[in-house]
Amino acid sequence: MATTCGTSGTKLLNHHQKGIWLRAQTLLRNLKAIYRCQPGRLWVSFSLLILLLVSFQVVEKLQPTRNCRCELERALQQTTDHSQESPDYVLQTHGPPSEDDHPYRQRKVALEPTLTENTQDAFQMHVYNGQVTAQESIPDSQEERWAWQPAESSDKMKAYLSAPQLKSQLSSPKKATQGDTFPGVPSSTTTALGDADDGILFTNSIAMEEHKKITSPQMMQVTLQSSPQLKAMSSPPRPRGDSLKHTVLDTAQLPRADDFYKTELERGLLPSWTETSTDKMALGDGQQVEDVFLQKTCKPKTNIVFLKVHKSASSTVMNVLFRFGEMHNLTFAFPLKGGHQLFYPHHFMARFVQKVVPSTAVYFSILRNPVQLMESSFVYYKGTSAFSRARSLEEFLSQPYRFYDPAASDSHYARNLMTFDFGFNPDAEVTAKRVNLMLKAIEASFDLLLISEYFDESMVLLKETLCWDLDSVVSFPLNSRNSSTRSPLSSVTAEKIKAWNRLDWEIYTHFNRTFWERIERDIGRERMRREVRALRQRQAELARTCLQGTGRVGPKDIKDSSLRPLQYGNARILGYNLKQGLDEETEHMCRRLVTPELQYSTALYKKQFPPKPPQNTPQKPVQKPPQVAPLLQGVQQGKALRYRLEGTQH
Ligand SMILES: Nc1ncnc2c1ncn2[C@@H]1O[C@H](COP(=O)(O)OS(=O)(=O)O)[C@@H](OP(=O)(O)O)[C@H]1O
Repeated sequence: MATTCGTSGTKLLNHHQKGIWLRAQTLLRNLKAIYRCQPGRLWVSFSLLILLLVSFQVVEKLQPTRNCRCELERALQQTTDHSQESPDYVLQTHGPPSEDDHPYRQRKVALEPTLTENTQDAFQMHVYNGQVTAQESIPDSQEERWAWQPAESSDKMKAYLSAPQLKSQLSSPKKATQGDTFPGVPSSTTTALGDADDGILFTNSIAMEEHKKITSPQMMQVTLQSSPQLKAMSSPPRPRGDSLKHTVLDTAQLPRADDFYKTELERGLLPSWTETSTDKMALGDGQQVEDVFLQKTCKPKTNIVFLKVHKSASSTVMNVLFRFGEMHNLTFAFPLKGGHQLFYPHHFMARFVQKVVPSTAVYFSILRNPVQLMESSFVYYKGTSAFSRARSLEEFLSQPYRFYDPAASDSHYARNLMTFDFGFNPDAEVTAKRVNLMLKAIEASFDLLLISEYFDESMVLLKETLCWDLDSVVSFPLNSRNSSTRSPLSSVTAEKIKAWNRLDWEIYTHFNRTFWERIERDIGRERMRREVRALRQRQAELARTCLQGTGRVGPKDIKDSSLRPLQYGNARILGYNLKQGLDEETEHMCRRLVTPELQYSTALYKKQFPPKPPQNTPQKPVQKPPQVAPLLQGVQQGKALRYRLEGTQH
């Protein structure tokens, strides 16, 4: 009743309410008087406008933050200097030109498809104020491999960002200029995101590697795999011999594996796997080794998107994916006509991938310490415009802008290569906000970030995430340089590399930390130690079974030319010789393990897309496709992808 409008309502009001009512009427009369004159009307309109704006602000503040993928995607698009085009362009255009001139843009901000209103958690950031630096020694011994420990977090501070905030904070990127200093950037951030779900019908893996004719040997490729059935992978035989040796890098204040494994803190297993027993197994030399038997309670994931980050052991990861896909008869998404790149180094279009990959796909990538990454890329990309005139990495770093032109089309090889591969502007001004948002975006997009320095731990984590078995992630290191093309770096040079690649450094230190946190959380130290040991044993066994001599050999010593890796820049890339006299099945298995990436992807492409028969051959009558069971739907989608790729690119 009290809400009644009009004068009659006043009869029912008490004395206090009457006073208010009278005051309101007076105010209204005054407003009317003001409104009658021109300046008064202007004043009222202006006041109403202000009121409206303030209301919007208040309403926006009261809204729960939402992870709108489109907003985030747009926000991230603005972190590059190449973002003028609408992402839809790629999907809608009918006839994009060739790979070389089409401005495809990379942006994979797929974001978990399952994220809904609750995904404001994705923007909940724990900002660590602790300082993180690295040491640059490169230990080779087995013990030193474990000489890392997870960095201690300190002074956590929570920050919540809404999508519009993300957007505004990522806009207007500035180019770094000579003599730029880097303002205090929090050393890292962490965010908890949900794990990918399973129940995937087919595999998609996306990999990028550029393969530029003169300036760059790299390629970018997208593979989509389709899996009607999953076969158990046979365990390799167990021959004798020394275990494979990997070069593992060390960093003083970065996570140290030995300390990580020291305590018996084991917080639990991944729900997808149950450890049922451990067994002692005698090797021929009497050595007792522990083998871990795991009973699978999950379904292997076969929808996978892998973002290739250059010079980060990505070729080895690709080999793992290729073998798994081939063995399980999955479908790969390749560039049309068997190329190796999808418009790299133009930015990759997230939506392009998302069109052909189920939303349940697991997205993962791999990172490397930027110090070693740059030492590697300086040799490998020596022909690029920034590096070609510098006599040494030290000379380049002493005056980078003498050699480095941010506008050059191949400049990304020389600075923040990881940042670039993730789709961000490598020359952006380094601010705490930008770094945080970049990390958030990567976390929102990727289910898993591996660390190449801890390749074995990474493989264990990968097989856990994908619910694969240990044999599926055994590999030999590919694309390694020989020692004569490696240069030891002084600590001064290492510091310069970190400063020059500050965005990469932030990405690396952050995900290095979350990598170990995840291991501790999902696997536990003891179990990780056992799994890594088992993995190395398998690698050693395979090396003894498959390889001639002690392992890697220089390019000139590779007898089978089809196993010779691409030689590029000043790098001498090592390869392998297979043992003679292997039986057919073993030879096939071993050959796949050491086949370089380019040769392997070409072979898979040919297998997947056999050449069309000559036109005058009578065509078989087209049969109506049978009704497909759910597991076969992936194959159907795989074919759809092929048509789509063809339709999109020509
Ligand atoms: N298993 C494993 N563990 C650790 N490190 C490894 C492994 N496999 C390859 N590598 C090293 O990764 C470097 C090559 O990286 P990519 O394959 O990504 O290079 S490329 O971008 O495809 O050219 C290359 O580094 P450099 O030798 O320093 O150049 C490889 O030695």
